[in-house]
Amino acid sequence: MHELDNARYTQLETLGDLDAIRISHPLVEATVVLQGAHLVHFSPAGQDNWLWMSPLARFEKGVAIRGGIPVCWPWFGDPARNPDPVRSKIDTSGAHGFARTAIWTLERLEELEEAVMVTLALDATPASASSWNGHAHASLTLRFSPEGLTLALTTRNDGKGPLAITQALHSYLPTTNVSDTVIQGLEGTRYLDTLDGWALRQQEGVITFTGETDRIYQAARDMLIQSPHHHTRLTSDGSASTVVWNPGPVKAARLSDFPDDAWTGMLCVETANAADDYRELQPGASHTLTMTLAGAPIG
Ligand SMILES: O=P(O)(O)OC[C@H]1O[C@H](O)[C@H](O)[C@@H](O)[C@@H]1O
Repeated sequence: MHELDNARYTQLETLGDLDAIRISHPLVEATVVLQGAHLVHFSPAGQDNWLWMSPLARFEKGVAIRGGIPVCWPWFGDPARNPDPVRSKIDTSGAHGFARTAIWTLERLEELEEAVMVTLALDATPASASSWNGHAHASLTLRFSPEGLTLALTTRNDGKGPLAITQALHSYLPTTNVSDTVIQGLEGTRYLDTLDGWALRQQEGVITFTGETDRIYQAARDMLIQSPHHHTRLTSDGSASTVVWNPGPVKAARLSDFPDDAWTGMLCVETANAADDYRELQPGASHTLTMTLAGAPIG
């Protein structure tokens, strides 16, 4: 852990059974768990966590953490629902890839006066990931500043043939009431409604939540997520798909590590390369998926 030797604001800590990097900078607080490169806390000094964390989240080896920002990689969602070039490399029925339960290594730490940057990396080979027949290097750079946070996930194809992936930066956001929460920005775009046989639909007006919602929008635009007491601006790069999810009461009751009534207090807006927006990389080529969350004034 030599990257932490000269660190002023950053230290290693343990959350349950897992190692985490904790940043306590005068301007920002953040906690990243090495398992999954999973951000579980971000806040500008004096503010509450910008991310929703389940009160039942477990910090155990091999268990995906419920809340924060899971990194879904090198596939998103149900393998059976992935495009052929992605699915052909997967040898499991498990959703969202193995990166979220793999141990990432700290590659770089930069502490500036106005921001902190952390890079975590994961090497995936058929030998290290038994459920996947690919060879790739993933690195996630997280940048924390008082204005917000940016996550940039770069995939490099280290294999000898083309590599197709799907992925998502699966942000869980808190709200005081999901029924009073609105997402602006995807008006007029098309989405796959996974709850209605993956039917292709058109978004009329802003997005609101009236029950279980699980959609893959075929667009990635600047969005304003308006919850009653907090507005967040989400911008992205390297993406042409956005997942919007709320489990609603029925799915919440069977979801792991999730209180039955917690669906009213959270939503997920996921910057993705999902469904037809899969990315194919030639040997040696890279692709970066970037998401920025920034505070926005209410009014
Ligand atoms: O329970 P998980 O594997 O963490 O998945 C949680 C959710 O992730 C995404 O948002 C999917 O679109 C949902 O269908 C899924 O329920």
